Amino acid sequence: MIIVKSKRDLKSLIGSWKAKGEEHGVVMTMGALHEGHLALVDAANKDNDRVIATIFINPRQFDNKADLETYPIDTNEDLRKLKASGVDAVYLPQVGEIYPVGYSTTVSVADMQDCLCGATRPGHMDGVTTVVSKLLIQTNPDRAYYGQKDFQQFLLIQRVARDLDLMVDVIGVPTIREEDNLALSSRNRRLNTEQRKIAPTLFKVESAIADLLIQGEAVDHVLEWGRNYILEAGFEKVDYLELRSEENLTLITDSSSKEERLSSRVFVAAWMGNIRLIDNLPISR
Ligand SMILES: Nc1ncnc2c1ncn2[C@@H]1O[C@H](COP(=O)(O)OP(=O)(O)OP(=O)(O)O)[C@@H](O)[C@H]1O
Ligand SMILES: CC(C)(CO)[C@@H](O)C(=O)[O-]
Ligand code: BAL
Repeated sequence: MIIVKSKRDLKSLIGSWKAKGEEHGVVMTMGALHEGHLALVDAANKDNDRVIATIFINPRQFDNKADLETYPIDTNEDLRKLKASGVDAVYLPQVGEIYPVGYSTTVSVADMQDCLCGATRPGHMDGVTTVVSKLLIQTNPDRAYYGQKDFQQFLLIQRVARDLDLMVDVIGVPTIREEDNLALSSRNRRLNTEQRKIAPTLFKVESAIADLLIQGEAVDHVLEWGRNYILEAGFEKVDYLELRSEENLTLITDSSSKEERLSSRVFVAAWMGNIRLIDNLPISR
């Protein structure tokens, strides 16, 4: 496995793959890798001749200084896992490689931003679409893989690739979960024993909401029940618990058609202490 730290070395590595007619996929991460990331690598391994992973904690997407400062870092272990998963190369840029002095361009999608994490984490989505655009240009892949756990992020990246003609297939990989259905996340490492027990409540509520909607219960009613259940279980704050379309994140309400309700997703973000967890689930599974 080749480790690349500069965009110059990256360009010559990618050039050598292209010269041989080899297709490559990219898996972008912020490190502290778990089985969710490795599912993206597995998907990329299946579709491509070569796979490159990136590890870069992007300061521009953190709307909260403490969150950035406490973001888990475990690079040696990450490299071991990537090698064992059959990744060909890892790009490990320093901040200056991505944002040189004087850097002043933001990539911002005008649609699908004013809701969910776009609304509750000011600047976050622009930080993501900017860094992802840079990493897509630098790694120049045939395919790029993102987790559906971060569903709004996935839709925004698809839109960037389409709007900017980046000529890359943006592929969404289903969420990998623990045995108790907690969605894997690097931030789970920060949960204490008590918080870890409470965390699967998010999935429990999402799947109950899906069942209730399928049985014909009203949207407003089940969302209110779900919000109260999450707070009573021990979460301190719910940023959102909403039903939205999978295509464009349109809000689904009691006035939406039955078909719209059943083809939507339930999205949740909630806090325990200073840890914010997110999840989402399709209503018809
Ligand atoms: N449980 C999961 N299943 C599938 N993909 C995942 C999962 N968790 C993260 N990913 C995907 O891995 C990629 C890198 O994510 P990232 O490095 O931010 O990890 P993370 O676990 O989402 O961390 P965070 O704590 O920041 O949410 C993203 O495309 C993300 O959607
Ligand atoms: C896509 C990403 C690597 C961009 O920093 C990040 O938002 C993430 O890990 O989901
Ligand atoms: N996985 C999304 C990255 C973030 O929360 O900043």
